[in-house]
Amino acid sequence: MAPTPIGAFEGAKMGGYSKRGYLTFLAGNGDYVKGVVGLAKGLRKARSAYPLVVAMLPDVPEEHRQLLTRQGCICREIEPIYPPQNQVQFAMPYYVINYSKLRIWEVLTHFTLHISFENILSWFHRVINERVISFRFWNIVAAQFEEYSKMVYLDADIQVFENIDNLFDMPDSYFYAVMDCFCEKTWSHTPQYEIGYCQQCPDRVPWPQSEQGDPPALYFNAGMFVFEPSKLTFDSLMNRLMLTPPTPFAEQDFLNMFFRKVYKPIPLAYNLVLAMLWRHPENVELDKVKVVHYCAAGSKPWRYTGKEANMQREDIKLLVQKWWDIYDDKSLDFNTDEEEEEEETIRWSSLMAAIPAKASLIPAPSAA
Ligand SMILES: O=c1ccn([C@@H]2O[C@H](COP(=O)(O)OP(=O)(O)O)[C@@H](O)[C@H]2O)c(=O)[nH]1
Ligand SMILES: OC[C@H]1O[C@H](O[C@@H]2[C@@H](O)[C@H](O)[C@@H](O)[C@H](O)[C@@H]2O)[C@H](O)[C@@H](O)[C@H]1O
Repeated sequence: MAPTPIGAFEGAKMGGYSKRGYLTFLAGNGDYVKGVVGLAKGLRKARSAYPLVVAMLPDVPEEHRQLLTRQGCICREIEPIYPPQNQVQFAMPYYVINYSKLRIWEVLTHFTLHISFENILSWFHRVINERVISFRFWNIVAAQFEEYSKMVYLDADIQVFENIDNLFDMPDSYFYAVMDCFCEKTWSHTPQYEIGYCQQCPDRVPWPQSEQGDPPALYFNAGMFVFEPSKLTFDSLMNRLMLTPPTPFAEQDFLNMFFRKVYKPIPLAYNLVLAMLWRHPENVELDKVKVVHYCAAGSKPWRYTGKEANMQREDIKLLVQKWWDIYDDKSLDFNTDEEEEEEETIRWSSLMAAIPAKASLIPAPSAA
């Protein structure tokens, strides 16, 4: 079997996490878990350097959790978040569960064991030179809490076809996401849809400033964004949420309102909302697209029937097949146990080989 490309999940396996990670959200016992498996394998194929964390609601069944763990994902159960009591008609009835996505701002901490190489050497030094066998395990193991300082959130109906690790290197303290499109029927409740205005082509039907005042602020699709987890931000989000009447696009509308002053648009290549293919083809260079968001009705690859509007398009059929090519690719599965053990053995033997043969060559530990 071809070795799994070095990438995020190797880091996870070694127990060493960077302070960065990809993050997705999973709710319920339905088929979105297939989306997460596909995303995990896509990130691996793109040789991403960071782990995939899955923030999941308590209703995700154990078998789905085990499936995702076997695919190298880091599963984190989160508490649901519900909007204030309301009668709003969400654009899609199930959008109410997407408010729980807001939980991801709570600092994601996990307990990791970092085995210090220096401490192992000093332990061997004492054993060989001072004939002292010290099993003070805590001497060679430093337990360390670590939190994720920057994360890239990706909906489970997204696939990453090319490496996007560069997003983590963008300047801190901003909220990065791709602009959405207002032209689909799901926007029929808005003035911009009524007018025919869309931020993707503001000159096609100009915003009637004299009658309607300023055009809507730049608005992002909340299926993919770069953010910095922070308990402070989370508390502020929750306080504001309780004061904000829900709207049709649920947490997406709320996030756009909350982050509007620090929102920075990034190129469409990082989140191709499929409707862009028929609403604004002039803005799409398909061969440059790195991330595809299967959010158009009927486009979820694992449910694709081709019956809904636009689903018989050649580009849609190609993108759905590309998703399946990754999902079905066994070489992209996370290492099996025996391969993992073999790799662990190789790692330890190369570590031991690095230790000088003679005690005298072992550097005396630096004076405390
Ligand atoms: O039953 C569901 C519905 C949604 N989701 C999560 O919520 C995200 C947003 O929902 P969806 O993708 O349906 O929204 P869209 O972008 O298609 O409007 C999904 O990608 C999943 O990550 C989920 O886990 N289970
Ligand atoms: O809960 C609101 C959702 O709003 C967004 O989905 C919409 C939005 O993109 C519209 O612009 C499209 O027309 C529509 O197809 C699509 O479903 C996010 O992708 C999703 O994660 C989630 O936040």
